[in-house]
Amino acid sequence: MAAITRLINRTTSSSYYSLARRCFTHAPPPQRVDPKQRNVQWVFLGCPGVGKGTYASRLSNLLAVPHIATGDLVRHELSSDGPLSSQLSEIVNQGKLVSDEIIISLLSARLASGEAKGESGFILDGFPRTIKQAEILEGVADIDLVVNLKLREEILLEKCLGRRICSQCGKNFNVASINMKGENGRPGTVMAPLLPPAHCMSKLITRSDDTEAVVKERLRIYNETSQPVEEFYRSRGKLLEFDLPGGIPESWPKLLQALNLDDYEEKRSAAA
Ligand SMILES: Nc1ncnc2c1ncn2[C@@H]1O[C@H](COP(=O)(O)OP(=O)(O)O)[C@@H](O)[C@H]1O
Repeated sequence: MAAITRLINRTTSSSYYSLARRCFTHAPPPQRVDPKQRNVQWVFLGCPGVGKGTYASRLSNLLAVPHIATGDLVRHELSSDGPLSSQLSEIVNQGKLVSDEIIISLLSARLASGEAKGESGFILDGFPRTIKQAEILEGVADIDLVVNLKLREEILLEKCLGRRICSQCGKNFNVASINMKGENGRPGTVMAPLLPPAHCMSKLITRSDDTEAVVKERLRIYNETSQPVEEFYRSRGKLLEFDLPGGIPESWPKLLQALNLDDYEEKRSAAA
């Protein structure tokens, strides 16, 4: 982790690309920690609305590693009234990507504060989203696995429009009730809404970038800019493709199986 934070920090100056290039060509390679001696270093990829946050957060609880979502870092910065706030709000509300420089600076600060608290390993959600981000990450960390979550595009839009957050407890819910018929040999998909408890009901808010026009733009940008990142990891043999079969009750056990974690909790409690 120390090497990651140090190197990512070195890439955040104004001449960031030339520095990044120098890091990777002339500097000694960062010290790599034997994967057996550290926690997992995983990445979650997938279109807006696919459920990266939901599954990355569940796995982070199971594996006791931090779930680091760059979208959350951006929203935190947005709400902080800091110097970047107004610049970021314009970009995010148009569904565009924040610059690699800003996103790496936010991620770097998050990793540094985690490291100071003794965190090791991570599940990254929403990063990398460009080939440049993937190359920078590859220069500083050994990613063990990249999980690519997939859902049909019509469902993604409905899921984004149904997303709600409790303004008090911060938990995420979804009021969309999905019932897509199967077609062309593809099975249908049923996803029940994830409704909030009564005490959150009156405090629900919608993300300002979850409007139909902005979600469509985010999907377009994902296909254009972020999908090549899938190929980046596929060609390195690190990509696990996972088609979500339905809502959380159907998908979670299957995801654990695909990750060879289906008996993880039993093994962990047996070893304790
Ligand atoms: N890795 C990244 N690179 C550039 N911009 C990012 C990145 N991660 C998050 N953002 C910005 O934050 C917004 C929200 O991100 P996120 O919560 O991950 O949304 P989504 O639901 O589209 O997956 C993005 O639309 C983008 O503007």
